[in-house]
Amino acid sequence: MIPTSHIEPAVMARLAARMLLDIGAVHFNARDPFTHASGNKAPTYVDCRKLISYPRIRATLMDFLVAKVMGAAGFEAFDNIAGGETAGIPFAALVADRMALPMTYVRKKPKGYGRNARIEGVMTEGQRVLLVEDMTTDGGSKLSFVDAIRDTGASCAHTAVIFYYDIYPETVTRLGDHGVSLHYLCTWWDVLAEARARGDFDTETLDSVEAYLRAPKSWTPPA
Ligand SMILES: O=P(O)(O)OC[C@H]1O[C@H](OP(=O)(O)OP(=O)(O)O)[C@H](O)[C@@H]1O
Ligand SMILES: O=C(O)c1cc(=O)[nH]c(=O)[nH]1
Repeated sequence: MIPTSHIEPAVMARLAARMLLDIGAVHFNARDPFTHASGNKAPTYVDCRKLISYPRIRATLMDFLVAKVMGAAGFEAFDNIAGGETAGIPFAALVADRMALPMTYVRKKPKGYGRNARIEGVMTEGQRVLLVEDMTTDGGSKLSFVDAIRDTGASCAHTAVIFYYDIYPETVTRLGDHGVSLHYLCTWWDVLAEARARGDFDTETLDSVEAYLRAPKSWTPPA
């Protein structure tokens, strides 16, 4: 079914944050930091991959995402929904189903054998592609996926994610300079607000996470 009900973005953001917390997708570890796709070390990790195991939650989030993207980009703006390897693939399938559009996926690198492809499925010249991913931090992976899509002669001017870090001011400009608009459901600020309101985690943990989020480039693990 194509979702047509339009909920306020602020409500979607708070509900999405609640769902991520409910399923234990939000991880903090300052002493043994996580390495992100960018190579940066961080005390935070949001594992949106867990969402696929929760049918009610994933269905609600995908309804939200489709409504949000169509509201911003247009109701007839796309011909093909592409998922980014790997976490983006299941969400792209769910979005493609809702929008009644073909689905493809993009590999991080050419396969190395067989067709040596980066795009799997059928993507044709001139198609307007929506890149679907689980989340974005600094946007680096999105640029690579978008370039692979454009190499086919298709266009890609929009990417949609569930979660956006919103801590590096250059992420949106970096994507914008590449001709890509970012659509997302919630950010760290929604998760932090929800976690404080519910009393998830202790205040000291949330304060130290907030300190990282406010100055990620100067963050170092505690001695
Ligand atoms: O670089 P950004 O655009 O900010 O997004 C961060 C990327 O990190 C994660 O993928 P990861 O490289 O961990 O691979 P996976 O999807 O195979 O787990 C996530 O799925 C994004 O693709
Ligand atoms: O930037 C990343 O690689 C990244 C960060 C994060 O919190 N979660 C994730 O899956 N990837």
